Amino acid sequence: MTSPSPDDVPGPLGLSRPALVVRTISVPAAQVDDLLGLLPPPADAGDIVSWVRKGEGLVGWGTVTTFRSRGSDRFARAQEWWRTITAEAIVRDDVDEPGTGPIAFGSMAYSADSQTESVLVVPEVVVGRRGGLAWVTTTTTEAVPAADEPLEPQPAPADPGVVTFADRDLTKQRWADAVEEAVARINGGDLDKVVLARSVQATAEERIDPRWLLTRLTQDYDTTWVFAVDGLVGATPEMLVRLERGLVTSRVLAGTIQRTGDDSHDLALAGSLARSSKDLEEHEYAVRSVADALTDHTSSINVPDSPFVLHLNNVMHLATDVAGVVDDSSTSLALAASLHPSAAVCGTPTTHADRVIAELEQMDRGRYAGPVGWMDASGDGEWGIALRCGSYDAPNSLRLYAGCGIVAGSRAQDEVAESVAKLLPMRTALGG
Ligand SMILES: C=C(O[C@@H]1C=C(C(=O)O)C=C[C@H]1O)C(=O)O
Repeated sequence: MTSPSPDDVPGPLGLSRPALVVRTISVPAAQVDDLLGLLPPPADAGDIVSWVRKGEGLVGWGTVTTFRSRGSDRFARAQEWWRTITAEAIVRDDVDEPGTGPIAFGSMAYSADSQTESVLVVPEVVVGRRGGLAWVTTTTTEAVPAADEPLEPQPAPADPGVVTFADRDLTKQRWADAVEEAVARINGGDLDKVVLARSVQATAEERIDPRWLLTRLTQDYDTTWVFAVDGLVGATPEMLVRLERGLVTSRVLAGTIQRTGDDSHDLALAGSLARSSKDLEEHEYAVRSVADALTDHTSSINVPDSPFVLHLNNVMHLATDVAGVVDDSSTSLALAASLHPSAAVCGTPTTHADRVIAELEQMDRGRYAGPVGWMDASGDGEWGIALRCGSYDAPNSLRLYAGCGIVAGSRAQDEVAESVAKLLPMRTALGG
């Protein structure tokens, strides 16, 4: 006979695993003015979670339980795990808003073939802020709820010292060759669009406190979602899917131009981006892939005719906000699974583009370009695409990623420059 695994040991309520005991209380919004400032210094980068934009969102710390999965059913297994533990949970929720009560943060691997695990984490403490509302959720596996968590500003993160950067899987030149090869295949009629990414290793003198990165990312890129889940940290401008009480929205980005820092010149560049047939084509593939995937789950869907230009500090993107009313019981994670990978990070047609990516990039994307975000017990949640990010592989080192959509009109050197611009948020946050 084998001894029972920790999961089989009966919990205090006689269930096969200890039930989650979850309590959400309302707190004065003034107490959570600075969400990121409440994060305690983590022993490990994976000990904190963040999903913050313009001072609103969610932060959390401590880990009550984690689920990890790999392969083509990674989304379905994560979904099933969450459904089971939330069905068993004992909940007292005084706020009852999206993001209150039981909550999991997640980060899913880009590829079914990835060696990297997808993960859902349930933190011990989550602090949320939205509009005038603020709340604290504590989760335990004890039969009694945790004591109220005092919310106090925490010591500031330390500087990681000098950071060095080095091309990782492919050198810039080899990556430029891969872009040229992709353009040749597109011109040969093999496929319409493919997104190719490259990676850079960042190594610091001292350990890199993820709060150091989050604080700086939020200052410089306040229109992005600044995230941290299980050691994946970044600032994404792209919302793959938000589900709130039956309304689904998605912000699709594709088509990029670098900013110069000169406002009037940048305005002229924004105009040329909005008229660029190469960028409009690249954008249209991405919007189509999202709209097609959402159509299967919605009774009505609104897709604007033309994109707007989203201004970030480093780049400008063509952007389209798609919205719809969900007419099935899909959770936000299930919707993310059906939208992933969109043509913003993969290409058109999807299966062919995925094969070209595996062949030409010569790296495992890990959780880069996969869905990252959170979900509550009702299935409402927000899942961005993990872009402008890095993944810890040691306390003082991260692997950074950036990718570019390649279409018939793409030029390798322009794409290299675009990837450099997309690496800038993480490089600057690191202090490079
Ligand atoms: C792939 C990335 O970004 C994606 C690709 C874009 C493009 O090619 O224009 C724009 C936004 C994102 O959808 C990245 O930042 O790594």
